Amino acid sequence: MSCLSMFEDLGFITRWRIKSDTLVRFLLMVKKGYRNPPYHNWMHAFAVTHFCYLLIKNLHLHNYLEDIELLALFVSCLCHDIDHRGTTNSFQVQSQSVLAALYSSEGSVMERHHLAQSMCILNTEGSNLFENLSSKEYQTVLDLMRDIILATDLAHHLRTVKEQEELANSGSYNRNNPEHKHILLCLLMTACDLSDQTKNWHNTKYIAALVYQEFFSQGDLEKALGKNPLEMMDRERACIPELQISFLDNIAAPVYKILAAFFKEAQTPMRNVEENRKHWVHIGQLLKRHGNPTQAMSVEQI
Ligand SMILES: Cc1nc2ccc(C(=O)N[C@]34C[C@H]5C[C@H](C[C@H](C5)C3)C4)cc2n2c(-c3ccccc3Cl)nnc12
Ligand SMILES: [Mg+2]
Ligand SMILES: [Zn+2]
Repeated sequence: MSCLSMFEDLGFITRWRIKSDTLVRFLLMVKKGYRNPPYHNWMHAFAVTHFCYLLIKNLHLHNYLEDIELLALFVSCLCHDIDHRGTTNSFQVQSQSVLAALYSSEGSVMERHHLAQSMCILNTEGSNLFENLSSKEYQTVLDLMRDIILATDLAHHLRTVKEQEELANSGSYNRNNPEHKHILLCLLMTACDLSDQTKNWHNTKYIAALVYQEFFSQGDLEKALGKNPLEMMDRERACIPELQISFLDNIAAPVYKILAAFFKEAQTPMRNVEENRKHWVHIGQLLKRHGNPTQAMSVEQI
């Protein structure tokens, strides 16, 4: 229901002549397309989509992007992690999964699968959200969804964050420049994907517990496969406060700093990430004082 009202409130239903039964079927198919790992489930997809709705409303994105680009961004948020198994791209390759067999030559294995699943839903009679778009619009929105969903691979993000920063600091964003719009869309998608870090500490702490439940389960699987997991996947070695401080410093905080450089209305999310970092520093100190510094903190203890 909340997704329906967001589509309605954003004016997408009239603008793109979306039939309500098609929209309902599409939303139900997307929701059903998510599995139930601790973090990468429908709740994550909804939270990401809702943040996108807030960005569109509060950053007045229609002044920066075309209508069809906003539609593609919003629908990509809904679909961007569909059929996630709670394991990473490198785990697909390590475990020689079917998805790795399909996509490992191109990289971004999981993201290509999320895209493929989304295309299947759109190609299914009765749930094709874009059925009333012109063929040119149809091709454009699918091309945009491809770029946007593939941009959710953090390894891809880390390769493009420099140009996002340069564009933001140049102050010369030009909405008629396709490259500028592509760079902005990728930044916005990552900002939505990481948006749990921009909310209150209670939420941030809870989300970290879910993410590390996924990571540690993967680490257990990797050990069972005789592989050595990354420290952040290893429940024996991981120190969550330390790992989260470096995730915020190296990945999350820069995203919202750049977003705030583009949009003056985006100060709050950036400040909240800084606030959450302080909480992790405090937790880290408590852990040092009351437990041995290398003692892995159980997710329940967070
Ligand atoms: C709270 C929180 N912590 C997170 C800590 C770490 C990582 C993470 O993927 N790190 C990297 C670190 C280097 C360079 C690249 C590729 C790999 C090697 C793995 C990234 C993600 C985290 N993350 C996400 C998230 C966002 C998008 C996709 C998947 C996930 Cl899990 N959403 N929330 C969180
Ligand atoms: Mg993803
Ligand atoms: Zn995601």
